[in-house]
Amino acid sequence: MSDPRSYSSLPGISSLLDAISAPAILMDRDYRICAANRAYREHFSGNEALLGRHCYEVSHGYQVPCDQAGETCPLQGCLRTGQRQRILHIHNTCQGKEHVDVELSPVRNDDGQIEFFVEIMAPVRTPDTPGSRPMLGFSQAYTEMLAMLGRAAPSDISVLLLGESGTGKELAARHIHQHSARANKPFVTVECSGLTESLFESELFGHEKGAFTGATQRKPGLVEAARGGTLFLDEVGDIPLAMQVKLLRLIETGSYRLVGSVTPQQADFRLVCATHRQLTQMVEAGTFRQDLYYRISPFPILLPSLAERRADIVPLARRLLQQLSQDRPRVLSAASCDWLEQQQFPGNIRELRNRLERATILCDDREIEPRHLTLPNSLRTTAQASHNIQPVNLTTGIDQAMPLDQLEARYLLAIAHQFGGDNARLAKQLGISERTLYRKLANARSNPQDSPDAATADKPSSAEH
Ligand SMILES: Nc1ncnc2c1ncn2[C@@H]1O[C@H](COP(=O)(O)OP(=O)(O)OP(=O)(O)O)[C@@H](O)[C@H]1O
Repeated sequence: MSDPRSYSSLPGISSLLDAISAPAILMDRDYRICAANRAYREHFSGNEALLGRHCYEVSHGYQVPCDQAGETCPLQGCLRTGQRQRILHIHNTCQGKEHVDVELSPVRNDDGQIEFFVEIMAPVRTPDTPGSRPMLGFSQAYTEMLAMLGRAAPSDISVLLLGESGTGKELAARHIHQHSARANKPFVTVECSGLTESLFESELFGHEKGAFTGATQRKPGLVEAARGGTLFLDEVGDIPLAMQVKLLRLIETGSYRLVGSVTPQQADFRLVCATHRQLTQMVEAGTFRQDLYYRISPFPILLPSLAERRADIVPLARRLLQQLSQDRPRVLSAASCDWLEQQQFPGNIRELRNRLERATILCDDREIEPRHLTLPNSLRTTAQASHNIQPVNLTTGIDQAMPLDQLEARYLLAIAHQFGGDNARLAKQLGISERTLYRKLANARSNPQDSPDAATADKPSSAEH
């Protein structure tokens, strides 16, 4: 079977693949496409001829197999292990570049040798719903994160989303919901920061008529509203200790009582939590219950900061601009693209969005220039202060001992600023992994006692969506 084109004439192969509703192809060991079903042709190739072409060329436009182009190749993985492989790739499709969940299974001959592969592809999309806009990103850090969301979504496992403010944790929570078996049921957000103990209970569990002054009728809580769907606890790290025990009981027993009632109710929700805080350190410090931490964190997913996915900044900025200036389309000049790619964006996508919104107001013409994006010096000083960037002077005040963790936090924030977001280079020079650096930086930014100015840090409004 040296000529892959001949496979098309093998009776039944194409109609066999047509039995699979998702896009699917048959490939040989030489990466050549031997057959493709109708769904694949419709979604991936349009009218282009396919048979005999290499999968890496059709899917990625590469001249060499994926593993030689810096990506993981499922075919190689399958040959190496003899096992089915699943991976998230970015493919060229009729709609442009798309994330595609690829599953590749070996097809063996009578001697048990792998001769062919069946590749089934599921494009990963985040629907544009009133509550959320589609997520965008093609960088490696983002793709790895999306792959983890895709793994977790179909199961009912509790997911903990970690990452700096504005990295898209709420959108990620919605993505999980939309790709779960509960997608047709409600997605309910509980904004945990700032809730008092009594409010927390009545918001979450609801109350009976007459439970307290003003409770003129029975009010169902958010747990009931989420019945069958997903309960998203945003800023779970902000729940005070006294309330953590109530949440723990709800998660452990799956039951709760309305305020003013003795009758237990059965809850039915999938739990997704998010926080920008370092929960493990809070557990060590005794401000977050360890038992609750283990309950909410069986599947933690770290969302990369914008500085860790610089390749996404310009595509994201273009998408955000489309959303922001629908009536009067704006474009980014080449200089603006360069400028954006060099920025830190401690407030991540939210900050990028704010900058662009401001630029659309300042720009009278069609093209946005860097001058529309930069902040005046006076504002920049405030913005910098609000992100805890403190000058570090290690030689003065030596008679006053500073706790080492505070010293480290201050040093990291200052040095990270000097490195302009190049965390890979900084981590290398500090002799730690990039991930450790990212964690330490996130902690330094979120830990108020490390910085006297932290109290001025903006808590962005949730009304931004
Ligand atoms: N991948 C993405 N593609 C496009 N827009 C995004 C993406 N991720 C986030 N956004 C946008 O960025 C803004 C912040 O996102 P989101 O509120 O989900 O962040 P967050 O991490 O939950 O922030 P916080 O911790 O402050 O609550 C929103 O306007 C959201 O629509």
